[in-house]
Amino acid sequence: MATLAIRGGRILRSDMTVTEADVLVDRETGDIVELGAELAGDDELDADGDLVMPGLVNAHTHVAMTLLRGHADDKSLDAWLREDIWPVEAALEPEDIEAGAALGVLEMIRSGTTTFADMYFEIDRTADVVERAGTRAMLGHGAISAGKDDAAARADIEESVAMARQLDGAADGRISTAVMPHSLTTVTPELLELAAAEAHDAGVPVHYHANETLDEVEPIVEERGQRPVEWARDLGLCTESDFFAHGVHLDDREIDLLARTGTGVVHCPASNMKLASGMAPVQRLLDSGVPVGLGTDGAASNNDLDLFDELRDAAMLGKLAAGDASAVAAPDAVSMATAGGADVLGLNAGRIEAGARADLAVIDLDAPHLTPEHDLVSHLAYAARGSDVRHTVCDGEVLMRDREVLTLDEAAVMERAAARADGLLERAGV
Ligand SMILES: CSC[C@H]1O[C@@H](n2cnc3c(O)ncnc32)[C@H](O)[C@@H]1O
Ligand SMILES: [Zn+2]
Repeated sequence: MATLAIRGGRILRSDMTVTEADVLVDRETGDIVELGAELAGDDELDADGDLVMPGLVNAHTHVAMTLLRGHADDKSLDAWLREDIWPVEAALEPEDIEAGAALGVLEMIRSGTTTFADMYFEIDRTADVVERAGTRAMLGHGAISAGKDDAAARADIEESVAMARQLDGAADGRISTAVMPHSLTTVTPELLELAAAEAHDAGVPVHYHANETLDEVEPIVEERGQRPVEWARDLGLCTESDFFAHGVHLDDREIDLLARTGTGVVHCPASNMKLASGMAPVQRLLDSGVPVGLGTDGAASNNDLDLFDELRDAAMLGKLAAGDASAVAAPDAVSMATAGGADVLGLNAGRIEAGARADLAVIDLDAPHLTPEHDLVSHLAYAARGSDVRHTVCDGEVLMRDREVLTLDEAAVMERAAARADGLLERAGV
């Protein structure tokens, strides 16, 4: 067994207590082997004075949208997508996806995110990046019916299914997949039903956008006489493995349905604030036992992929939404960003315990904004930033050591992404 020992730090346990312990990792299986004192490994990471936490899980993003960061701001969802985003995405080339994904993955490794769930185009290119960079990802081809004839819309869903079957288990098992119809309003009911049936037949989840804006909820209620989540359930989209992004506008019956079916919700607070979509009822979801993870959404509606921002936003916005300062307390926010996201994606990760995936972020606490150390969970929720991450480990491998990313050439990734972003906007004529 080839081992890695993370030595000299304190660890964040899944019950949100912090204790002194080393972490021993099996680099071959990618699992945590043991927690304890004075553990030695073939390779070692110094965590003296640091906090070792589970790697963060970004449970909903469109990673290659880093190329559109700052391209279109200050609009609501529908206008933003139709006027600014979709016209540019129509000019995307596979090389753009690869360059944008590399930039996004670089940003996530630097800020301690070890797993992301991604809905986008040309996902074989994103898979190549994940393979090289060493992270974990759940990937899916995003299929949209809007603007397509019946045959093209069906072919799009079939591509989502085919890619999910093809890539599941890639990168030594670090890549899992889902079938990803874009949303309840942009994909036809027949194709949503087909997506669910085919996904479950392939043994993978369905992931989609739902209940993000009132403009999306109201037409469903008017046309179907049902709430969107009830309708999604009838289409087969609410099994225990399935999950959707946003869930901003949910009523009590929908929350109850999510809890009963085990359908996951990915809360994207920064995107919801920026697009003025609304405030998700996060505390009510947690109280009801709905599995909840956190996501950045794409970098064009955020505008970064630093999940520490989401952690803080989730806690702050959760209090505002509930009208209660005790809502979405620090431990709940940290859990959503780690074990919560891993549970939504069906991964044995997000927890520092023997047998779990060795996906870890080591936080350098030697900083003015993290002093004094009354409560490290409070620091993670309210004070820490992605730039406080010192080492990032995924599947037992060190991806970043002392803030140097080992698996990607940072300067080359940034240079290529900037060039592809310029070329993309030029081709799109904006
Ligand atoms: C079909 S691939 C994914 C598709 O989703 C678009 N997108 C980005 N952010 C959001 C959001 O908040 N709600 C809905 N759709 C979004 C992205 O631009 C791609 O076209
Ligand atoms: Zn999204």
